[in-house]
Amino acid sequence: MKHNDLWISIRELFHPYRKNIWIISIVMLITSGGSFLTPWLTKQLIDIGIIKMDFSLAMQYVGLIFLVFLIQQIFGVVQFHYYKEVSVRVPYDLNNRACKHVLSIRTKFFKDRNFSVVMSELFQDIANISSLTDTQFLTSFVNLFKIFAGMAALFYINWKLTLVMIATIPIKMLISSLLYKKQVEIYKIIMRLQSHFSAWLGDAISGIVEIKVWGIIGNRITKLKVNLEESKNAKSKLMFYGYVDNLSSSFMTIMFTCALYLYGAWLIQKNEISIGGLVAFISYSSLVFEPISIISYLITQLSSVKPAFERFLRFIGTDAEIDKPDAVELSDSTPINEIKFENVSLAYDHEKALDQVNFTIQQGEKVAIIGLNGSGKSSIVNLLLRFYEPTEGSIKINDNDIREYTFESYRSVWSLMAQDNYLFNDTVANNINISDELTMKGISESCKKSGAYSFIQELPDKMDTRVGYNGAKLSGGQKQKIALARTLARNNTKILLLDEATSSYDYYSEQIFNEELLLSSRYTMTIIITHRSELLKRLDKIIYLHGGKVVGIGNFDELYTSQESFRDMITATQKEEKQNAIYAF
Ligand SMILES: Nc1ncnc2c1ncn2[C@@H]1O[C@H](COP(=O)(O)OP(=O)(O)OP(=O)(O)O)[C@@H](O)[C@H]1O
Repeated sequence: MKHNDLWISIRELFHPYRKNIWIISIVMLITSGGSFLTPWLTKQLIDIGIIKMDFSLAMQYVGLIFLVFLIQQIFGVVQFHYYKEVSVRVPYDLNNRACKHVLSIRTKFFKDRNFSVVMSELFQDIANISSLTDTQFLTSFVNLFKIFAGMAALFYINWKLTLVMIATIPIKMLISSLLYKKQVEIYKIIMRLQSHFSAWLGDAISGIVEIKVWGIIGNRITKLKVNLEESKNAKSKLMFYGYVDNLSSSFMTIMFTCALYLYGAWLIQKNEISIGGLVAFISYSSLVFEPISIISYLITQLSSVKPAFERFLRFIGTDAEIDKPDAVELSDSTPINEIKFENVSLAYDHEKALDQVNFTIQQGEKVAIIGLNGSGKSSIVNLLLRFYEPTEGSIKINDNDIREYTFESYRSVWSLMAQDNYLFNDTVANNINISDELTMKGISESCKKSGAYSFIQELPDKMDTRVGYNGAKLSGGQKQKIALARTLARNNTKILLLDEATSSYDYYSEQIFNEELLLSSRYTMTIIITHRSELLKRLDKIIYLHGGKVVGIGNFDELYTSQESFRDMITATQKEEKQNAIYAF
């Protein structure tokens, strides 16, 4: 990110709060006027009130100093009120923006990333960017004003002393800008290491069973130690540069103050400045030095904000699911006559998973997609639900490319049961009724259809039993039955798509569900990914895949007679089915 782009992004971030920032700045300008008044009042107090021993004037100046302080505090309350809103709203806006993007981002983004890394990076970046809500940053131009106004006052008091002070400023600025470059580099390293740490933690939690069973705790800890060691070194380097920055500031200040006292004493002897004048000069000089230190601190702060902003904008800029400008709604009343794959290919990371796939599914058909592991079945599901887009070719509904429809209306016609289903850490009923549209009767009916009803009745709180994180408190088969009940409960859909929906079912539960499925005419089309020969025999059509290509389309008998590999696969599956039936008995 170039420096200019960073400023543009910062300006956009604070644009909604420009009114607040103006008010805060004006209030700060007024209060800093008070800061300029106080040293002058102090000078008068010393030169007239104390040295000339005029007690009544001294009282007046003390009263004025207190009044200025009081006015400053009242303005401080106004400033706090407007500052508070910016400070609270900016992280809120960033969180809101990030979370909306998480939900609209293309599904493939999360296939390559560990979710704990995404989460930790977002938290870090939002916290770093939000540190800009620091008033000092928002009102940095007030500090510039303070520097110039302070300089004018100093010149007025004594131009010779002012020149001594000005000489130190470029040295301080040069040191800060050199340190800034180093600090940006180290922040980038720290952010990368933090992401590795989050990935480690995410894998350790998700893979805890594997780590324990394989006895690789030591191995994992060794990998963590390398990361922590690098992180420790980077942080100590950062601390070192911070220390150098502070040290250089302190040196500059003390050297300047000593020079000021020595030169000031000489000027007092020569009657070129009064004692009060020297005290006022030292007070004004701190009014100039303070904003210079603040600006150099802001430069350091930008060194952590810049890489965080870069990464946040990269995340916000990742491919989201955005409807085409002329996308139309796939209305509820539109009948789905056919789905057509026309020369469809799909490549993940340049490797083709589907290659020139062609098939049509007609209204009323119940169709199976089959093939060995890795043949491309789930890739077809990914394309049908628009989680991915074809690299070549097109998928059509009633002769219209599915990309012509809005994502939401297009997906609303599908009831999908994917291979991996997520159960929310909520009750059984809420996991089925995720769109809040169902009655308890509707929930129970879909549970009966999926075969979940009987085991739910035995749960401690029946439908109100909490299932744990991703259904951790349920068995694999029970989880699948609840997920299938959820799929079957979705209202107003037209196409049922089951990807190995009953793979964890026991033999008899599966038989009962399949029988219901074959008799049901609830959906316009049913697409099933399954290897169960009993089911395949009774479906209208089978699309047989091998190595990402369609190698046969037909009913069971047609494929069985024409395709040797299909026969082999069915024979192997039938043996397994017989075994399962014996065990179930
Ligand atoms: N997100 C991905 N990124 C990269 N390659 C992928 C991705 N998903 C699948 N693949 C690859 O695409 C090919 C087809 O995978 P797909 O999941 O569609 O097969 P499948 O027929 O559903 O397999 P299975 O029966 O094992 O579920 C495989 O070679 C797989 O390695």
